[in-house]
Amino acid sequence: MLLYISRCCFRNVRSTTFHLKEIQKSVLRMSSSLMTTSSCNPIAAVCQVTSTADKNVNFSLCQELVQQAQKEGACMVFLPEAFDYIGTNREETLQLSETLEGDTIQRYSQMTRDLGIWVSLGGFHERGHTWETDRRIYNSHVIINSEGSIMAVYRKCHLFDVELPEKKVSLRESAFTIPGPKILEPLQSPIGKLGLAICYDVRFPELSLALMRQGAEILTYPSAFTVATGTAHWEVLLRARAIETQTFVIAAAQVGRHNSSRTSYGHSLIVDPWGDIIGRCGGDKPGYALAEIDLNKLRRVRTDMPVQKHRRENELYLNDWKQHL
Ligand SMILES: O=C(O)CNC(=O)[C@H](CS)NC(=O)CCC(=O)C(=O)O
Repeated sequence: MLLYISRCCFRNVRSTTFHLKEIQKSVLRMSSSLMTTSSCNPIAAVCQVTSTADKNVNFSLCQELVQQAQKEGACMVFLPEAFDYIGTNREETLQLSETLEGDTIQRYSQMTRDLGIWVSLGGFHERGHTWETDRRIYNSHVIINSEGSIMAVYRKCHLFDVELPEKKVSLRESAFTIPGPKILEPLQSPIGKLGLAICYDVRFPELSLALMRQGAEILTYPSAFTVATGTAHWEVLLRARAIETQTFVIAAAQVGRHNSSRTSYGHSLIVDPWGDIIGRCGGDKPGYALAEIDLNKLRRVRTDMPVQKHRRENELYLNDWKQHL
């Protein structure tokens, strides 16, 4: 398989010396179970891939990227929504789905154990408990730690049912997906406290605010944005979520042509709490970008401009806005 690995942008990566990297690698070799939050430089890798309906090919591409990123010092790697596959039609999408106990998650579990890193699997087509009766799936963001254990499963709450005739966009996610019932409390990872969301969720700032209030230091939006909506909104939405919540934002994206009727925008991003882009991929091919998640930066931004303390929503408008709709 022809692999294009582009190490897109490389700004703000901590300048780890060769010596430090070697020490880190030998620690990994000794035992992945020794990996603790403190033994790992907080380097995140945001990936982008072009999933098709071939699950094995998709897995190989993701594996290649994760391995490369880990070699370059990443301790957590982020894969996009539909990292497992993108079906050509509804029936195929449903047919290819698996449970969390299936082959796909098993293979990723093994991978994280072998490499001693954490992964974010941005959108797994998950057969729910009611599959036998309703043949519906969840769009699930699964976090696996360096010991191969599932640490969290967030099921996408906002489904993308959108018709934009002028832009030739027509997708009805609810035709095969059950909306998730709840948001998850942010979880500790080697790079900071992660708030989990998926793709279209980025358009709902109340979700990002809720996650930030529960302690999120990093918001994650693994995505498969359409080219039309991505061109218009992608970067603006992600930077706005980072700026208003003063958190890091990591958004792994699908990129390029998946099949004759579907193409994705790409441009995977890592944004810091000031809104600066510190890691970026292009819009044409698979690859990854690395960035340091420096939580001191987050503290500085929040101290210097205490936006969260300045909120007056209870007093001004919280119980009032619906009557104006
Ligand atoms: O279909 C699958 O297999 C995986 N799921 C997706 O790709 C989802 C639902 S169709 N895509 C989006 O939410 C795009 C959102 C978007 O483009 C926007 O908000 O502008």
